Amino acid sequence: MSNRDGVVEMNTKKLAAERAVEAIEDGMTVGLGTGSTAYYAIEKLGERVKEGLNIRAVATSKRSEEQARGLGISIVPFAEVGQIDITIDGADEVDRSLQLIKGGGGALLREKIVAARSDKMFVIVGEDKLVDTLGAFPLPVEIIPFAHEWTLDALKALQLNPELRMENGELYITDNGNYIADCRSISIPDPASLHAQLNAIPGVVENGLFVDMAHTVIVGREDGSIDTIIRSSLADSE
Ligand SMILES: O=C[C@H](O)[C@H](O)[C@H](O)COP(=O)(O)O
Repeated sequence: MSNRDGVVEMNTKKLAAERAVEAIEDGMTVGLGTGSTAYYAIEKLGERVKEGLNIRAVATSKRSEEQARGLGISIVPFAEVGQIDITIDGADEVDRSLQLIKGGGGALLREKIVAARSDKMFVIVGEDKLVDTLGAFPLPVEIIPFAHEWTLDALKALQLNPELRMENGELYITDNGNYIADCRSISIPDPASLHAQLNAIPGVVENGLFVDMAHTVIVGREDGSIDTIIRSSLADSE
């Protein structure tokens, strides 16, 4: 890919996505993530299916499901899936312990449900997503519309600076019919603690912190290299 000056720019998302798809084997059940990085993974998976790879998949959003169906990837009902072998998904931030912020595209709830049912969650990112401490990216919190003002009050009481997400001048509505409160300008040194505090608030459906869920993070780098990082507690036991 070249920019306006003709300088070649590395597509770090695509690099990471295509490497992750190499791990998918015949007969697997695959979780399909959501977002611009997961898009490349689904495209590559579609190519492999056309070449004869036999898999079935579940999707974390309507967008990803439509893309997958269009490529001939078999999407199966959740009731028919016991366990997912590998879910491949993007992230908005990844810290040094491989804790994540997700949900910039609004799909955090379905993504977390699918990741929780997966033997392995492969996270695919460009190197710009790596941070020392989570929180520069606004943390999405999915809240139900009923009395959402009170839920926002509870988030404000935690000093989280919540703002309801808007899209084209309208309140953003998730695939599940909920709102997103984006919590801006915060620092999250202890993701597990904040995760527990958030999910204890009545009205919060789920939040975008994925704590101890990533099995492997695949990082595409500007120099064209790819790093594969396995969460240390899992690497020790494998
Ligand atoms: O809701 C969206 C998802 O959590 C995405 O995986 C995340 O926002 C990263 O998206 P992208 O790959 O477009 O940067």
